[in-house]
Amino acid sequence: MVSSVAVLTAAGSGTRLGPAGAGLPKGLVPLAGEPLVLRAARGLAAAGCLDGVVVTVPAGSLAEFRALFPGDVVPGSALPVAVVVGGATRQASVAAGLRGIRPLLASTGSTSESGACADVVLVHDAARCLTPPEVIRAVDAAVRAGRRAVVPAVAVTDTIKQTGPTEADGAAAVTATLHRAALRAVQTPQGFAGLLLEDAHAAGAEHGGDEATALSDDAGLVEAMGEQVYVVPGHERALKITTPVDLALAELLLSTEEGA
Ligand SMILES: Nc1ccn([C@@H]2O[C@H](COP(=O)(O)OP(=O)(O)OP(=O)(O)O)[C@@H](O)[C@H]2O)c(=O)n1
Ligand SMILES: C[C@](O)(CO)[C@H](O)COP(=O)(O)O
Repeated sequence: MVSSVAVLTAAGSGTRLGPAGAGLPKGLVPLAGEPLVLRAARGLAAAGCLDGVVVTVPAGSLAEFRALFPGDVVPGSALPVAVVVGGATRQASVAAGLRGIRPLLASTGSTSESGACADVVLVHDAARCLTPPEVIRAVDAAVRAGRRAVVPAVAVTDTIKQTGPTEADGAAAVTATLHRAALRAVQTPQGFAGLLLEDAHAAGAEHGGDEATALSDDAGLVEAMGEQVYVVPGHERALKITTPVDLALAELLLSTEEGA
């Protein structure tokens, strides 16, 4: 049987949350009382298409993150979880998560038909903890159906301009206005054939994978190999909680829904 495993990235520090992050690693920051990483893991479990989740966390907070997953499952489900230490960049954290998949599947008796760590790997941000389960299922299904690299995305509503360097007075020259109809804002989970993602990360590591060279998403690594990436519809609820405004918006979304 085809196996699907998620790498849930939660090893970031949440610098851009500032004081709203209460000095916690972002994955542990509560949203309506529940840490972002736990909310994101519950969303993955609710999708019902996964065989396991590998969560990447900061080295200094391993015990706090592990305590959120008693019995090594997503609470309220039987979905197996492994918590591993991530890296200095998101790319390095995903690579660490990939290394955690084989031991997790071995411990549950699941296998991969393709010889990869898992046949399908979904890479998901804990920071996108409100992603609807149907988006997760749609990405997984598209990879199972034969698209080897699939990202959810939404149309952009701002006009996007390319600029040159910021000058001494704080202004930057516009160098181009991009054609908006063709632009998409990319979300997670991003889904891949496991063999392809393992190859893409191996190639990415050869180019450094450090602060200077790491790419901000996994599809970028796959594109760099010349592979075609496909887009499926994302969702506005899959917003990335990055700044205090994002956190406030997510709180508002949840309280509005609870009141409805
Ligand atoms: N070294 C890193 C950096 C980021 N991430 C994860 O990648 C996702 C997207 O990153 P981002 O939203 O930028 O989170 P942070 O790095 O925590 O944010 P900041 O840049 O504000 O510190 C998050 O779920 C984050 O935990 C990770 O696993 N390892
Ligand atoms: C993967 C991602 O969420 C897709 O939009 C995004 O690239 C992460 O970027 P960040 O700078 O690490 O938050």
